[in-house]
Amino acid sequence: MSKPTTGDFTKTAGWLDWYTGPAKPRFQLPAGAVDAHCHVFGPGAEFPYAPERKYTPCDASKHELYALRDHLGFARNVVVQATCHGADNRAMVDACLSSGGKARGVATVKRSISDAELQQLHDAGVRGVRFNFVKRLVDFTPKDELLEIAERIAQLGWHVVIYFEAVDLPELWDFFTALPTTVVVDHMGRPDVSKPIDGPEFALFLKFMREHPNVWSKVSCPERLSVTGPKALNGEQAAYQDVVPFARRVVEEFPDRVLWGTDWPHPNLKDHMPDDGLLVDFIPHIAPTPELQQKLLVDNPMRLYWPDEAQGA
Ligand SMILES: O=C(O)/C=C(\CC(=O)C(=O)O)C(=O)O
Repeated sequence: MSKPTTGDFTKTAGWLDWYTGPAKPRFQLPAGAVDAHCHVFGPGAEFPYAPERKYTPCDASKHELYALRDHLGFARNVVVQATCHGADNRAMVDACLSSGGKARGVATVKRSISDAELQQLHDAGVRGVRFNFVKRLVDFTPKDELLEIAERIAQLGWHVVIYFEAVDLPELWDFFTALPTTVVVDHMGRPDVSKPIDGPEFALFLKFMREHPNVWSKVSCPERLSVTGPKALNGEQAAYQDVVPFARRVVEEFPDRVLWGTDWPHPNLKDHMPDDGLLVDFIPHIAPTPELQQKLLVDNPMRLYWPDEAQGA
């Protein structure tokens, strides 16, 4: 049954709703695992979608997110502001505030935000801002404006999350390497996994991480990057094999700077909606040892989002 969009909204044509009744993962997540990339959408009647949005999703509430967290075996979430809410962070903030300390947030802000408003976001659990360069999702924001925001949030100890497509990395390189904070790349900079892993495009991404120890990467979203599948559906235990070498390379070379997230509720997928339980079963393919899994799922996200509670803090 189709999921609703409440309020005065109509879902984008062809919108795929998130998966109902995901499998229980076979892979047992380590204790304290963090889903470090997920979103909430609305509900539209309570938290309206932004006028400047490029898509209108089905609602995906904090209650549904936290039910999924518990079902999959995660302990915590990092809720990333999605572009359908623009710079109106209320839905994400509400999710953080009602999580009992189990969620942190990544916000979208404009240069007009006041210091008091930034502090309020911090108090709610926000620890980063997201700069989005994916052209189908956002209008262009001048780089001097973003740099000004980065310099302000650096003082709060926050980081910058960047979302871009692999072909755009050369053009964005100088801006990214000028950022004064920890920089977290969404979904490995969206490599084209039909190209060779040792080709120039992915080599540039690895060089970006190698030469800049402040750069981290989420090794998430195989369902978005995969060309040949197989899809995480119908019990598939070896999903998205074409993405595995890319993600595994990043995990093995930079074990202390990687994060993983479900990306629930998977905005803008066109082909299929994955079973989130089977997505969790993808993790041991890219982080094959208990040590790598512990860093990817617990130690790294705790260091970035809950430093006071991290092991050795
Ligand atoms: O969920 C993601 O990471 C990816 C998105 C959506 C998004 O980022 C947003 O709307 O802010 C995408 O590629 O459409």
